Amino acid sequence: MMQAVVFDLDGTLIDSAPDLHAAANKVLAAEGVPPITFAQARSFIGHGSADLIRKVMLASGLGEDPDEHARLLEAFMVHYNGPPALTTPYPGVLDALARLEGSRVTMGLCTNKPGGPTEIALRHFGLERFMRVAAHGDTLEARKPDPAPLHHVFAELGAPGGLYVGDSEVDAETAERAGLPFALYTEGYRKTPVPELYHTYAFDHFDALPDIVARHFRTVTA
Ligand SMILES: O=C(O)COP(=O)(O)O
Ligand SMILES: [Mg+2]
Repeated sequence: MMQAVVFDLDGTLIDSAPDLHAAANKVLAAEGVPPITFAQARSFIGHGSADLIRKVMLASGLGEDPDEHARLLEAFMVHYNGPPALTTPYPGVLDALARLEGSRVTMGLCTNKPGGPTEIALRHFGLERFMRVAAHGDTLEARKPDPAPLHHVFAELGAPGGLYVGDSEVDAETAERAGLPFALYTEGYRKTPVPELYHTYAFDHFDALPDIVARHFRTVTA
């Protein structure tokens, strides 16, 4: 049986909040608007860049006008498009993925982040080579927490299902709606206490993930 594991990106494999925060504040600075705090930016991550800019506008008293939103989103994408300067992979991520690959686990990515910065980040951090399939925020019309993108990635991997790994309320809801087991990385951007989030497994360091995956697939094939 194929062992397929699909990962979320922001808050799960990479800590991208510092770059998202910086890019959002560049947009605001160009408008002559005071910066938002890091905690605000971090709390706005999860539903993709268009939603992040919508929340930045609301928090900064810039309203909800769709044309203004389109203009500021375009400006944001210009700033959030270079090599990630402040982003880092979470501790142990690369080792864990290498160990999973060594145990013949097939891996994919399912993020709400737009395609351009997703590809840049995957390449920059050497994550690309592990991901057989990578769906981003614009791959389908639907985005997480709609389960469609997650089903799409497992289907493209040729797996009937598998384990989804993510960090946030959005990921937990996606997995639950998809009817799939979920490993929650507790050190990402979630705001809800762990016991209140749907999850099958929870872990706070990637060193623990290969054993969780091995145990999971032993259980489902037993
Ligand atoms: O960019 C976002 O808002 C969320 O991205 P993620 O789906 O990889 O967490
Ligand atoms: Mg995430």
